[in-house]
Amino acid sequence: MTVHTTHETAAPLRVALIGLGAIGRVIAKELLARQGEGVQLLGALCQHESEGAELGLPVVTTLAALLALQPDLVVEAAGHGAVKAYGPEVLRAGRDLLLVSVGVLSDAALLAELEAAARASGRQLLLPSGALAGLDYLQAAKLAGLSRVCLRSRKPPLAWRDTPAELLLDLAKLSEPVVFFRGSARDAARSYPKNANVAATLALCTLGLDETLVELVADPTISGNEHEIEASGAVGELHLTLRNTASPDNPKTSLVTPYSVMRSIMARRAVLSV
Ligand SMILES: NC(=O)C1=CN([C@@H]2O[C@H](COP(=O)(O)OP(=O)(O)OC[C@H]3O[C@@H](n4cnc5c(N)ncnc54)[C@H](OP(=O)(O)O)[C@@H]3O)[C@@H](O)[C@H]2O)C=CC1
Ligand SMILES: O=C([O-])CC(=O)C(=O)O
Repeated sequence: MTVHTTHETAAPLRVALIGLGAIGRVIAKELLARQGEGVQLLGALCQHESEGAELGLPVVTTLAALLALQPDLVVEAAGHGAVKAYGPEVLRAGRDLLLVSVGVLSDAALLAELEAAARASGRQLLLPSGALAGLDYLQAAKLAGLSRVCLRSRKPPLAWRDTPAELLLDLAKLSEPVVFFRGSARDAARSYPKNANVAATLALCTLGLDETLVELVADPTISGNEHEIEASGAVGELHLTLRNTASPDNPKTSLVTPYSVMRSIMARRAVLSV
């Protein structure tokens, strides 16, 4: 629970965004609507300067220009490539970094580089719950000992277009759900960078990228994105099913994702935060 009463005396949190796609655009609109509530959106790093025009948001096209805006927090919502290109430099420059594209942390060398950069500058690498839920319980359960954690992600065929699933299935002709991937969270996140970030988030909160099990399902009977978590350990069991509405702008992405980022951002200035 985060109660969005902010510390009026604290300086507003200065936020900069990377990416103005399905997720970044919602975050930008929400932040712009909440200026004065302890947060201030400074601008966004995009591939084209014209992208922020409709929002009235300053857009820059280089990381140096984004860092020159002096953000406290940089929020990435642009994909694995952007994290590789900019992530370590953001932390080295002494800014906190919130990653939406969590699956890129399946690259062990990049994760080590980001952690080293955060340690050296005394800043934080932050991960939102994204399209998932239950991570608070699971992190508590991990302290007592977890024995098994599985994620099953179901999405409609449309959401698996332009992914390796197309080599395994005829997506246009599916008439029933098909499990086309079974493996580790690391392999899922690496092979499906726009669809299985949740696998990495769950794994990093629980048994790790190699021990957390993942199934990916193409399901022609659903319209949104569904995630089922099953976990067991010393404190009990968790069975959780999420039936997420898809973003109207990107069928791969659950609509809740940018709001989970908003929750994480607002929590940094909240008086009461859980
Ligand atoms: N943690 C989670 O639960 C979830 C994480 N995700 C992750 O979030 C990412 C974004 O999702 P979504 O917004 O739906 O995707 P979109 O494709 O709608 O938007 C991505 C945006 O980032 C831009 N972009 C790409 N590379 C760069 C770059 N180097 N610098 C600046 N901008 C860049 C793209 O521009 P252009 O189109 O011009 O290339 C596009 O506008 C996904 O790739 C996925 O990795 C998604 C869903 C859930
Ligand atoms: O938004 C979702 O449902 C999950 C997703 O795309 C991801 O984790 O990459």
